[in-house]
Amino acid sequence: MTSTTPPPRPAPVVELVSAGFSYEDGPAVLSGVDFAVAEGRAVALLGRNGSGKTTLLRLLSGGLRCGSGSLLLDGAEVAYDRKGLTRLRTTVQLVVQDPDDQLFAASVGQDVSFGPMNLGLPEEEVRLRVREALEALDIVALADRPTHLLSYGQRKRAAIAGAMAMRPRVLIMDEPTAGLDPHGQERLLDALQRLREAGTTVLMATHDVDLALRWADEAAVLAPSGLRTGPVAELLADDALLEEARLRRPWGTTVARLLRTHGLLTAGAREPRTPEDLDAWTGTGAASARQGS
Ligand SMILES: Nc1ncnc2c1ncn2[C@@H]1O[C@H](COP(=O)(O)OP(=O)(O)OP(=O)(O)O)[C@@H](O)[C@H]1O
Repeated sequence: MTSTTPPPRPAPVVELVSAGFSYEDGPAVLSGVDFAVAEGRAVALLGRNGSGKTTLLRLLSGGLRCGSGSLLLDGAEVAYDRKGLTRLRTTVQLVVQDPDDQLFAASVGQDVSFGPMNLGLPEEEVRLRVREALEALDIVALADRPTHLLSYGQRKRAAIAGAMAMRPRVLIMDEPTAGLDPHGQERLLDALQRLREAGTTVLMATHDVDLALRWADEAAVLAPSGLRTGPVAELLADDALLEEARLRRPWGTTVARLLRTHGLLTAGAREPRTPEDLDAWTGTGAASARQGS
């Protein structure tokens, strides 16, 4: 007889335990937050404006220090001293929301190579990483361009390439697709898929519920009643949670619900999460043609 026990959840790489944080003289932005990011997972962080997503990402990457509770890396508490923070920052890379807060070198190529060079890697390895990162984001042609002359979407892709070139174990991104055109978004998702195949853990804050359902394994929703975590399809089908967090129901969840209502999706069958999934499922090109029209 075969066992139906699900595989054990991988161990957390980074974890907040009962974490709280307030900005100076401000009310608590986060309190009593328990949040573990398991190795190799793709996690979407969702929540309304001001719910604390950026703050949470900064706590996980060491840019902000927990006011209460603790941050663990591989199960050990991070000491906010030089050694502890260096270890954290070589494991976890944060791509901030605004690329202008991240880019600083004269050209895209120099910016992307800065991190790997700082790690003391041999020149050949730095060149390889830079080329791979630029190719992954489809910005090879921008390598010699001054960063300040790029468009917002180009700067955003350059900032993401810089973090990827570090080959962190955990890549954290704050709204990485905001401002990217459809091609840029697809290239980013392709690059994230490759990172995932290489075992990288990725956490992304986003307002795009369709993207979250399509891309993530797990979701973390910052709602007024607290942080809820779980499988992405389950959380994004919870109407009460969506309403509380002021999130829209994803397209795929609505379609799956309709198919179920009409007896077309049997229990345990994989739900279509994108128009392309639905096309594959129905054997027509209708859904993606309609979406694209
Ligand atoms: N540097 C700061 N000083 C004081 N308060 C801040 C600071 N940064 C953020 N806040 C406050 O902390 C709260 C959470 O902000 P945060 O940026 O983490 O939210 P968010 O969920 O990322 O929002 P958004 O979806 O708009 O990006 C907000 O009320 C915000 O006004």
